[in-house]
Amino acid sequence: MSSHGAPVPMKSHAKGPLKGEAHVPGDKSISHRALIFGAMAVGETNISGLLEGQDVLDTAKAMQSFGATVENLGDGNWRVHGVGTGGFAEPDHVIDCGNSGTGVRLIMGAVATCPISVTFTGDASLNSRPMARVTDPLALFGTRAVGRSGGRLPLTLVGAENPVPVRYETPVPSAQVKSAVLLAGLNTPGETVVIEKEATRDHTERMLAGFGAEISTEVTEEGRVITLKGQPELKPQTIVVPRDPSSAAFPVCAALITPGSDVLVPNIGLNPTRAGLFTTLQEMGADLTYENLREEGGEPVADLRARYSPDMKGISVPPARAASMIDEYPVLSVVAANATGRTEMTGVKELRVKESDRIDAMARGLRGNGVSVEEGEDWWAVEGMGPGNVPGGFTCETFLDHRIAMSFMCLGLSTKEPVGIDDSGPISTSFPIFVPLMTGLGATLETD
Ligand SMILES: O=C(O)C1=C[C@@H](OP(=O)(O)O)[C@@H](O)[C@H](O)C1
Ligand SMILES: C=C(OP(=O)(O)O)C(=O)O
Repeated sequence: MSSHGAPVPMKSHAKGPLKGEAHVPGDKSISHRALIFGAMAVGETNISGLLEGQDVLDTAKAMQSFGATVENLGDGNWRVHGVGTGGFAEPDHVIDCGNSGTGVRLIMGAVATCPISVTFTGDASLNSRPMARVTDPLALFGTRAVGRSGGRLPLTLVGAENPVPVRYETPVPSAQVKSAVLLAGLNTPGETVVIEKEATRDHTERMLAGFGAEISTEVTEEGRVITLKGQPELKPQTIVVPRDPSSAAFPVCAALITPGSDVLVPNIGLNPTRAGLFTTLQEMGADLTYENLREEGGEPVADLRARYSPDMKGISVPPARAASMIDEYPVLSVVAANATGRTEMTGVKELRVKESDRIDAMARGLRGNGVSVEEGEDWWAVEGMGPGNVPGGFTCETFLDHRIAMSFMCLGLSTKEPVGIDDSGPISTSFPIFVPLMTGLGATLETD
């Protein structure tokens, strides 16, 4: 079932090459944070290039429920009038975060140290994802969580009245957990410290510094030690959201496996905590180049050019790179199926707790389309069949997962027979213009 209506099956076919420019939407991680931090600042934050995907729209609605004013000015421009850290009012209704792990986990952090009670829910996918990874550290501040067994949504958070600062080492590599703890630390006196062994995306640290918080990161033997001074007055900002490298991954990978393709994907943020897929593709021998490499807002940005690459080889992706490409393994496995030799992906058990169990979802669909996949709890491996040799002809289950849906639509551009998906609805959570963008490049994507 689609999260927002009846399922919409879709098929993709190999046709001509993909050609042209792909202007992908704004970064999802940064869009959520722009709205939440804007709502916690005092005054008016202006955002341009906001991703208007369903996940982010659900976060915008939540911010309004807590008393912030959120205005859509059109063309990706939004204005948020914030209420200050600790200024959130108790909503009189349940907060529905839809399909979004980032939305619900960051918002739980933001309300955890406000003296209010809030009940959270989501769609069937979100309600099956683990939340104890956030409610456990929030309990250290004095926040109570009352919910279903196994730490699942729906759950109610009872905010700490007199929060105490915490020092917390994240047990899993997760920017959402790190961010939830830091957000709770904002409305807490004293210093909150988060330690992460493996670097995860650092948008919260960078953006909170931009909003005027005192936050520092020290790289030690323990890992990255992030220290936040509580109770700052966050200053409103003007935020230009960069384009999303996780969305860029789809036209890039589609071009690499579709004969004759040459696609330019302009203005993509290459923050090292996000760019692991592109390094991996280059190691496989992809014809993927960075043009016009520059710095914008303190971050590396480039135009990505991807051309058809029939000579790609399977590789072992180092586990240390996993966090920097965690959302990109599904589409990498599609490229791997078109490469020569085996691609091994290890240190990836977090893939099992995303919108779906992404190893299982991709393995089922790839196998159905004629590709051999092996898997264990923390790893999987795809036997490449060489360019254009995947048979196809199978309809894949997408399990309410946008990245699974888009990955299989890319696969179908390279297979002998069309590839189907049971539901394209979830694509709108992160990439609402995926279908027109891909068809504009020359792809054939058809609903029944
Ligand atoms: O903080 C974020 O914006 C995100 C963190 C990652 O999740 P985890 O923190 O669960 O790894 C990622 O998968 C998600 O798409 C966005
Ligand atoms: C895992 C993802 O998102 P979230 O955790 O926010 O649902 C994703 O976008 O791939």
